[in-house]
Amino acid sequence: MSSFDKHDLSGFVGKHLVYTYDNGWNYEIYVKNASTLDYRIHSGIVGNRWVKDQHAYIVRVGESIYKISWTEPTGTDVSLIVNLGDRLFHGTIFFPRWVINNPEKTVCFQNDHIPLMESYREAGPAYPTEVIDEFATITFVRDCGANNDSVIDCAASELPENFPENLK
Ligand SMILES: C=Cc1ccc(O)cc1
Repeated sequence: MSSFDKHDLSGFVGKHLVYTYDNGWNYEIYVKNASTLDYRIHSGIVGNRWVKDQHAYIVRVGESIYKISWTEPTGTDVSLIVNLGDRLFHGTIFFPRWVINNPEKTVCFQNDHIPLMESYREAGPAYPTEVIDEFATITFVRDCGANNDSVIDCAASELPENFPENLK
């Protein structure tokens, strides 16, 4: 029996995190509610892509350790471990082959292009999947409350140069 309530996501919902993967890719997520996240990609092969209201499976697996998993309209699957206590993060991204071949096709505000992303997913090729399995360092954390649409509301390229210091 665990010493924490695995159904209690109150220590995670509302968290806004910026983190850098060990491969240099800089990402940002906002845990909007118990089953939804927004994210923005700052750098990496799909830098400048951003997404709101992605449905996700969010679970608590430790005192301050959470796991978020989802599948995207592009066919990309993602699973993240967020260890808030140790500021440690691990992400596994399963990219379909077509994203690796043409990452620029996914660089957009996805919400405006869902049927297009689904058509790319159907056209493929899906395989071989490219697995990115990386630790990341959390560089910024704050609480923004649940369902706050102002946290992620533009592309990374539109942010002030001193982001995220401008939020402190
Ligand atoms: C493909 C999306 C995605 C979003 C956040 C993250 O850390 C990894 C992948």
